[in-house]
Amino acid sequence: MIFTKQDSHTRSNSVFGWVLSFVKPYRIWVFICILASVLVAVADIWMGVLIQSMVEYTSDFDKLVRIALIILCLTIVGFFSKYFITYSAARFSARAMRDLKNKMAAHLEQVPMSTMDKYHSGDLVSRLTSDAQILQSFLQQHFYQLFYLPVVFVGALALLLSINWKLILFSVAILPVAIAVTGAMSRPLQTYAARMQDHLGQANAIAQDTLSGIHMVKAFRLEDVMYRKYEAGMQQVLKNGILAEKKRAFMTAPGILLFSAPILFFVAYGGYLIQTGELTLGSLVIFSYLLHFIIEPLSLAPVLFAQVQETSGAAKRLQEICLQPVEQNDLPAISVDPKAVPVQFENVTFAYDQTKILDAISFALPKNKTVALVGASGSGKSTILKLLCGFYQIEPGEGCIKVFGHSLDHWNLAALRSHLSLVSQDTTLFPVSIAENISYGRLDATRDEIIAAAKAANAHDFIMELPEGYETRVGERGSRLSGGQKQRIAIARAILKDAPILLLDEPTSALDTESEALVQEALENVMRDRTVLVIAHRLSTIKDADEVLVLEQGQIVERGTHFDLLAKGGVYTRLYQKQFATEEQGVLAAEGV
Ligand SMILES: Nc1ncnc2c1ncn2[C@@H]1O[C@H](COP(=O)(O)OP(=O)(O)OP(=O)(O)O)[C@@H](O)[C@H]1O
Repeated sequence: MIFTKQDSHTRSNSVFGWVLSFVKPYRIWVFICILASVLVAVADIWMGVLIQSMVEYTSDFDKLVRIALIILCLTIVGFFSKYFITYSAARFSARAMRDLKNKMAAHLEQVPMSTMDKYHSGDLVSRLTSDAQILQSFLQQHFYQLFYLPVVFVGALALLLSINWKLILFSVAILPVAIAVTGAMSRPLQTYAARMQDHLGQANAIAQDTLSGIHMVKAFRLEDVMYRKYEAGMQQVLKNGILAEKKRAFMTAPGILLFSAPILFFVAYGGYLIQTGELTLGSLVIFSYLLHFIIEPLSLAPVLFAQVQETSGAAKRLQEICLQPVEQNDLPAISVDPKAVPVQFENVTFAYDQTKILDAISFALPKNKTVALVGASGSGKSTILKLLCGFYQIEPGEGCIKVFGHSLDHWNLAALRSHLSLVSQDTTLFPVSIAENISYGRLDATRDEIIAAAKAANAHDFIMELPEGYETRVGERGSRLSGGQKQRIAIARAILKDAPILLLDEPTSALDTESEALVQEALENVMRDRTVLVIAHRLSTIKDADEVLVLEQGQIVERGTHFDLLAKGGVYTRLYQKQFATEEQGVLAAEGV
């Protein structure tokens, strides 16, 4: 089980190449957009030449009519080109972003849990929405400028130089200073924009936690606390947004002044050149028209540069996710020997980051046997289950987990998980119908099989009492069902999956006696004739287990049956006295013993 980079979009490590890989399939629209941008630029410059001719041929009516017709044609070409710039940019940017978001969503489902632990889901959603929006806006609204502005600039400059090089050089002499000043002033913009996005991600994470845990928020009266956290995050978003706008506004006034200076120089020096006879009035008219096409690209260059920076920041946040290695799912399927030992842990040591959680764990789970994990909270029980599911990777030399005799390193993880059924305490239901929720155990299950699984999980009766029966939608995370009902649906899903190995984290949350008995019976049904690794919280499960492993600080400190362990009078006995003795007395009392 090796986590690898295996994505066609990750061949290029540069953020530019990465974005390009999403745009590439729509290159025809990119080409149309670039072509239309160049056409608009050519039409704009050509218009200047025609204006000059008009001034020079005022006495030749025929020529004037011809020029007017060409101007009309150029206006029409300009109109359609502008239409195609907008249309093609919208087309390729929207499609590229759809692909990028789809790719990211699919990629996120494949990254290992260790990667998911590093990010908050709210932050990931923020990247998928807000950062992707920044990228799309750039492609849609500013991409064409990367082609239009240089072409129009070079065309206008060449024409102006050919008319009177002294006048143009004199007029634009101040522009390098203007570019340097506004460029330097725009630099902090990208820092503010990046901070804004970070704070937005954090605020979204808080909003998501608050809404998904709204019951707890209300029960503990945390509304104000959570609101204040969100408000503080949004305050930071606002603060950085205002700082960016302040900078932008501060840039605007000197920018306008600096970029207006060439016009002043042009009027003064151009007037002088006319007086000395070096320049005709017609040339002065075309000069004033074309000068705009020199000033505009230069004045927009720093703004465009800042936008490119901001967009590349957003693209980097998106690319960072897509560059995360994914789980190994392309290994060939392993043929399983049904006689092989289903699960073996051989000297497994594991640490999350640097903290050692499991220390040289070894045990075997034979076919159709039940091994129970018991131990204090934090002793590493859930981690054993997570490792067996391949959620985390064991470092080389830190032991080996074998499933049906094959090391997890050689398993295709999707195939591995098809042999495992996980019923965790934290029952995950999706906001779809009950039938669909159960069918996620086996997607091709028939209606009868779904109902049979629900019956075995003691869920059928309560489902039939719901207004829409199996078609009842369960709300977000099963919010319309009780704890016990949710657990029974999760058990029905596991029964339907019918995987040879069952991983069970017994529910600890207190259910009422009736519901508890129904869940317990359902669990017994799912455990029957299966190989089970169970994090046991009930004495009855522990007593029935073929082997009990007692964990303490990541080590198996005792093992044996419940009665062997009690006879030892060690860690298990102390645990039993602390956790289960009262339960046993309760049972005995109920049985009248
Ligand atoms: N994703 C994670 N990243 C870092 N540390 C973790 C992670 N998950 C668990 N831990 C830590 O690993 C230790 C063992 O956790 P684990 O969930 O395996 O314990 P447990 O025995 O199942 O506890 P409980 O009975 O309370 O569920 C704990 O100290 C916990 O804080």
